[in-house]
Amino acid sequence: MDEFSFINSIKQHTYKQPSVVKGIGDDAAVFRQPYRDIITAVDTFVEDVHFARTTMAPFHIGFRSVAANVSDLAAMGATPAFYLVSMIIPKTWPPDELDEIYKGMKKMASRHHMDLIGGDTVSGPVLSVSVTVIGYANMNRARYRSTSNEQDIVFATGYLGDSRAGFHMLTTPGSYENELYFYDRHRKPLPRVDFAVGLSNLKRVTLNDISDGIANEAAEIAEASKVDIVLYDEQIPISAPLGQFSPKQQYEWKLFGGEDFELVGTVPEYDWGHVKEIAQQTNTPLKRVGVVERSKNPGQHNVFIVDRNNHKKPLEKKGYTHLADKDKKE
Ligand SMILES: Nc1ncnc2c1ncn2[C@@H]1O[C@H](COP(=O)(O)OP(=O)(O)OP(=O)(O)O)[C@@H](O)[C@H]1O
Ligand SMILES: Cc1ncc(C[n+]2csc(CCOP(=O)(O)O)c2C)c(N)n1
Ligand SMILES: [Mg+2]
Ligand SMILES: [Mg+2]
Ligand SMILES: [Mg+2]
Repeated sequence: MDEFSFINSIKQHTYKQPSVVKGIGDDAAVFRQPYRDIITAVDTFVEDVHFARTTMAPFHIGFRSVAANVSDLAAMGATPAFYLVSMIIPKTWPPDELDEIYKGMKKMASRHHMDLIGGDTVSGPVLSVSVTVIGYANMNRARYRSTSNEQDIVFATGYLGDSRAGFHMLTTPGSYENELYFYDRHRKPLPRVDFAVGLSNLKRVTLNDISDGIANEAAEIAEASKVDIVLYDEQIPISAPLGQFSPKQQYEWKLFGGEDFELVGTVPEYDWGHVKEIAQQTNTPLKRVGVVERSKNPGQHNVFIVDRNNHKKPLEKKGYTHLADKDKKE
């Protein structure tokens, strides 16, 4: 299939979002917008970095690449509306597998009534999928990492470490329980859009999505808000079947595993009841996992973990790094 018939094959013939003026078919897309804030983000997925032929089928590559981006919209409290897809495709990729990637993207996108309004297609050495998402929030209701205050409650949605466990099962031969549950958590994450958008009546709530482990995402909040964050080891939510792994694996995966696309956030104590209500209404598992504190050293904003013996220690910033850290010894 040539580039043009490929584009034709992925083009939507109707659009769900009424604001579309021009979708696929010109030099760029156009949508019209009164009185709302527009939120946009892009994340890229590369073969053998974010997925491998052994960990994901083409359908999953599509599903997950859109899901991870929708998760960034959720972390902003935004309602998803559009996506654009830039693909680098090896000449060896069979067309029916490309089709499957788009089916996966469409499956995730249609959960949130999103329209595909553009993209780009080129050939290259490895498969790379770059998705740009666009969403809306009511004016001044986008959620930032920088709005935490001391005494806020720290919370997390869902169960952490499952995606890392799924990756382990897909790449390390062995006998495991609940394999399908963990595969799905790795390959078909479901971002917490309903919960995040449900919080839109709150004046102040801080959100960040967990693409790279709660330790790193909490550190981003601490830094942006100029506060310390204290997490309680025993409160970090894990699923029952994660219990089949060693305590060391559970600890590493729930804190540093990443790719769960859950949310971590903070909210003033007086709004905690409301947050719990929205979690219930949106079927979102929700756990209080810590507290925000004033930074001990001005200029240093850290995350601490309190263990079951009430021992508090700094939590390392450890996750997946794409570029080598020049300051770190190998
Ligand atoms: N190459 C780049 N050029 C311009 N801005 C960038 C680039 N890379 C990241 N950013 C910006 O840096 C900020 C943080 O991006 P980052 O990718 O770390 O967030 P994230 O998407 O939440 O994390 P993850 O990529 O792990 O899901 C965002 O504002 C993003 O737009
Ligand atoms: C084949 C394969 N190898 C390794 C991993 C693990 N992995 C890749 S990127 C990432 C963090 C988030 O990245 P980003 O910052 O780009 O969102 C993690 C934990 C995987 N999923 N598949
Ligand atoms: Mg990113
Ligand atoms: Mg994010
Ligand atoms: Mg992201």
